[in-house]
Amino acid sequence: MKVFKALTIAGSDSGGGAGIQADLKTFQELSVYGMSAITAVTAQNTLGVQGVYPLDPEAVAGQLDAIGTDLPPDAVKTGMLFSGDIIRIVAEKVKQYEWSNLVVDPVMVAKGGSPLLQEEAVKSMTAHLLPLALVTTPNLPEAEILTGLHIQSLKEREEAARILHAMGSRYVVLKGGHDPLTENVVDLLYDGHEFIYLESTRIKTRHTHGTGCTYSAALAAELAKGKSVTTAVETAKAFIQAAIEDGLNIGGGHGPTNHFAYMNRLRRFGHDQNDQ
Ligand SMILES: Nc1ncnc2c1ncn2[C@@H]1O[C@H](COP(=O)(O)OP(=O)(O)OP(=O)(O)O)[C@@H](O)[C@H]1O
Ligand SMILES: Cc1ncc(CO)c(N)n1
Repeated sequence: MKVFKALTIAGSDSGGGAGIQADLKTFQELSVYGMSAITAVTAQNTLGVQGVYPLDPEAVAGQLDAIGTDLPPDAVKTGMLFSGDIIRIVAEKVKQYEWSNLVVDPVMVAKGGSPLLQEEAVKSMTAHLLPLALVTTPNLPEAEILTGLHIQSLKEREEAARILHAMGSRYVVLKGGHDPLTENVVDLLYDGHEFIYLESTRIKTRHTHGTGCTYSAALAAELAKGKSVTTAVETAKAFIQAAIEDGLNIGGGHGPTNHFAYMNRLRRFGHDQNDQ
């Protein structure tokens, strides 16, 4: 049996709901062997981020070399990268090892507002990493910072997606979780030719810690299995919808999404997603 491998390059969330921990749980649920390169350690729980401890860029490079020389991943995702220096090292290693199935989740701030990316690193993200991305998955505030646009209408979302595509990302998923105005959550997928809208019911819950990480990890896992971007985006959307619906009421603040929910439902309906 072929073993599909996915790598997450991201920060550690001690509370286990976002970052590396969310990514590895998601890979595992989707039957993909998970590997990690940690960029920063955060002291974090459902109440917020209490500390951020970035790793030396050399430590990030060392982890990527260890993986690149022995365990070539079938897909790679990036999450919290924290600094321009780390972004440059990651971009260099992605090129060196020719990791073409790259999902860039341009993480900037945690839900409570704590910065997870230094302001001056945004330029490195657009200059060095987006041109290497197969897919980038910004939320609305991240898309505004990356493009400089103020995004309100659907037309402006399409314009932002066009700009991100022109920056080099072959596909763009503009996530709509942060849009306070719409009853449904609308994500926009753009491949450089057409716009596909993925709409789902907005779940009213405060247990949304780690939604973005879990979503991009599910996308990377499906790409690792050889799925097309469109199919991988659809599965990732179903995965996150189930994970938010069954969100976990643990801790005193924003609880994490439920990484078991999607596969539990499929098992209940008597088929394994990996048979499809
Ligand atoms: N309340 C909700 N109900 C249904 N789907 C949601 C909800 N909130 C987010 N999503 C979905 O979850 C995915 C992640 O979107 P979101 O905009 O929350 O990402 P994010 O802001 O990057 O997450 P994070 O804050 O964890 O970094 C998207 O597919 C989005 O449509
Ligand atoms: C480590 C980490 N990465 C990403 C996010 C964004 O949800 C977070 N809160 N923590």
